[in-house]
Amino acid sequence: CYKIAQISKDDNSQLAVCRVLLAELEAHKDAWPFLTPVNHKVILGYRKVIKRPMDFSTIKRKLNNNLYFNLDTFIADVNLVFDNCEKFNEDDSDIGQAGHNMRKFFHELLHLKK
Ligand SMILES: CO[C@H](O)CCc1ccc(O)cc1
Repeated sequence: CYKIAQISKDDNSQLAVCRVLLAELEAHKDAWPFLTPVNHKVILGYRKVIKRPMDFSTIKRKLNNNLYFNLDTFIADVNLVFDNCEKFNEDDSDIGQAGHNMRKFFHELLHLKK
C-alpha cells in the first residue's frame, strides 16, 4: 500500500511543480507571444515552417488532462515553445527577444527548484 501511495505522491508533487512553473511563465512580462496558439490562418507560412506548434494555454490543457508523463515531458513542451519562436523570428525582433528572455527565465526557475 505504501509503495502505491509513494508513486502517486511523486506524480502529484511533480504535477504541482509543473503548475507552479507554468503560472510563473504566464505571469512574466514577456509571456504575451506565448499565451495562446499562434493563429496560422493569419501568420503566413507558420503552419508550413513550425511542425509542432506549442503555447502555454495548450500546456495548461495537457497538464489538466494528465498528458505529461513526468516533469521532463513538461519541460520538453516548454522548450518547444521557445525553439519554435527562435525558428520563426529574428533574434532582434520583439518576439524573438521575448523568446530568448523567457527561455533564460525558465532555465533559472528550474535551477532554483532543483
Ligand atoms: C510566438 O509567436 C510566433 O512566433 C508568431 C510570431 C509573429 C507574429 C506576427 C507577425 O507579424 C510576425 C511573427
